[in-house]
Amino acid sequence: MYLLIPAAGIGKRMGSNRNKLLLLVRSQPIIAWTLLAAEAASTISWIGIISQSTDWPEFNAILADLKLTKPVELIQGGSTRQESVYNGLQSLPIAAEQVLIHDGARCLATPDLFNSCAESIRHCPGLIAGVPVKDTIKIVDGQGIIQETPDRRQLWAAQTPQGFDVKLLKQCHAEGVRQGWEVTDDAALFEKCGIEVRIVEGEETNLKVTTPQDLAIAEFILTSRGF
Ligand SMILES: Nc1ccn([C@@H]2O[C@H](COP(=O)(O)OP(=O)(O)OP(=O)(O)O)[C@@H](O)[C@H]2O)c(=O)n1
Ligand SMILES: C[C@](O)(CO)[C@H](O)COP(=O)(O)O
Repeated sequence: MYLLIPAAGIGKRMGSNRNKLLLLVRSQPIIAWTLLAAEAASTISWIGIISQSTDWPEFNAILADLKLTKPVELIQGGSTRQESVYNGLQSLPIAAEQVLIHDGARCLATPDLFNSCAESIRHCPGLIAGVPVKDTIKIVDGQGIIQETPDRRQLWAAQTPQGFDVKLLKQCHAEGVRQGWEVTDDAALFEKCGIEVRIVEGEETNLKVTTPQDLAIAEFILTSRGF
């Protein structure tokens, strides 16, 4: 299975002065933990890291240190996650029929989760990992007034990996460019194009390292796993 890792963000919400994926958790850069999980997932055979070329010296140093057994390519990132994935899709080897996309910032996803997504994408056009929300969610207007309380039984928090048929995902991204759609994940493009996307049970610990608090939580989870 081909794996694209969007890793070209700047980490505004982290408040750091560099790509947050280069920050250390348990003495390893965040991106290194993501790569180690992909390396340990038996179904993953090729990895594309979508990143800003200014970060390539540091990414190359991390790769040299990790000595992964799988082929890894660095691909130029874009100015949004959507643009980065678009670039990644253009750089996939021609043989790629399905692809998993996994945020570099979700460094706690387990090899088992990669494997279950890789297995499931063989039987449907699109899927995402997700977990049922635990909170009561409110829809609030611009004045801070609650408009609605949606039925929690229908609400899932989206995660990655997200898996797709490559041909369909390329078509959905191209349609997104034509229509000017701005989305935060690839499943949203499938949804807008009316193509079914399945939910695969994700992992509660598969958080996206977004804020400084998430760094502390990631540190705690990795420690509890014995790292
Ligand atoms: N232009 C971009 C923006 C984001 N990403 C990647 O998409 C993933 C999810 O994005 P997010 O957590 O929002 O990362 P940042 O964009 O770096 O953070 P922020 O929104 O706080 O600036 C991350 O692995 C990030 O590196 C990307 O590849 N290209
Ligand atoms: C794809 C994603 O990780 C799903 O949770 C997420 O949507 C990407 O980043 P953002 O923080 O929502 O912008």
